[in-house]
Amino acid sequence: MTANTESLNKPEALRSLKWEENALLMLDQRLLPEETVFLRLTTPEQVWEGIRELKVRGAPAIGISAAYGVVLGVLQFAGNTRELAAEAIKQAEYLATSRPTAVNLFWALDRMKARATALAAEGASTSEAIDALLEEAKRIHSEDEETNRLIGEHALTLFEDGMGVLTHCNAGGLATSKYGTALAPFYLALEEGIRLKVFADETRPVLQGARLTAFELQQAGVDVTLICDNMAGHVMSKGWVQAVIVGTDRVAANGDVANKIGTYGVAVLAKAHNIPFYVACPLSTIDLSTPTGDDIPIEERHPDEVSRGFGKRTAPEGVAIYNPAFDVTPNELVTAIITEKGIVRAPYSDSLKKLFSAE
Ligand SMILES: CSC[C@H]1O[C@H](OP(=O)(O)O)[C@H](O)[C@@H]1O
Repeated sequence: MTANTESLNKPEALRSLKWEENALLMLDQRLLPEETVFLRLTTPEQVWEGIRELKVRGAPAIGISAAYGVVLGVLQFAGNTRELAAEAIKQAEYLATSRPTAVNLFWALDRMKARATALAAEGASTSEAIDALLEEAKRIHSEDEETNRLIGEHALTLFEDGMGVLTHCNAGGLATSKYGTALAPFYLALEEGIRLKVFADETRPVLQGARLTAFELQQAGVDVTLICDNMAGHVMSKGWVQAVIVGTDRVAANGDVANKIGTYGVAVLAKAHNIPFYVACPLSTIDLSTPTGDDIPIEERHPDEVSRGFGKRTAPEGVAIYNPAFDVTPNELVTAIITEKGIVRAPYSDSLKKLFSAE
């Protein structure tokens, strides 16, 4: 379905999403860095398409979008609250089909479904329930910002003034509500006068590193150097990189990490150069119900992303193409996982569980 949306050119700061007048304003990240265009979405179908087509992308931003998508699906609902809860659950299950790997999508939708069910059980009126579901989506959105700041603070303890740090894909403000996960320490370092030199992998085939990470860090005044993915080993061999930090779409219970395709190769190179490999994520990206990386569904995307990126054909018609959007880095290559609750290290099957215990 083509979104029936109007483009709103707004000189907004780089926020991926905004709720305004019963609509979701979604920054169309496919157009960055050349155009800043906000799409005004008013239906769950438009949100579904926005997630599927990477108009919005990044695990937390996908979850936040989907939560608002549930709200858009029930805003005009006229039945009773029990029927409303059933409709909210139906919309959530539809939005859950947009992309398979980022667990934040399912985490956020589960939160919305649970809220809708609880509202029906509490005997709320339909209008009270709709307002409460919107409040829940807004809470998911606002909590993410504070979470990312905490991740940034913990991550910054691992970096020293003058360090070179390499990152892959985009785990910045554009992948979340603000700050990002892997990029959060770079923003806080700037605030605290700590000089970090960032190497951003361009991240083929969709170029989130070139189009988004280099763009948002440059806009913020962070010292960022864009490199092709195949240069990561070279800059490490030159001694220019003292740490790697990346985001993630799902961490399995044993600490295996699914992230943008190419991350596994960066982790192997980091190991070969004795460089620490850090993964930054909120607890909502840690999925204790997924035992290992082998159990994480890996999205395969359209071959045109590889052969006709941005409309220019760069491979022969009809050639076989394999286009997995993610890969899995085994936990043995992960030096530490940085969360809003602190930094955890191996053995991850124990340390990750402790993050969710009461204390
Ligand atoms: C903070 S989550 C960012 C995460 O999401 C990206 O994938 P995509 O752009 O396809 O949504 C990539 O894996 C990033 O590390």
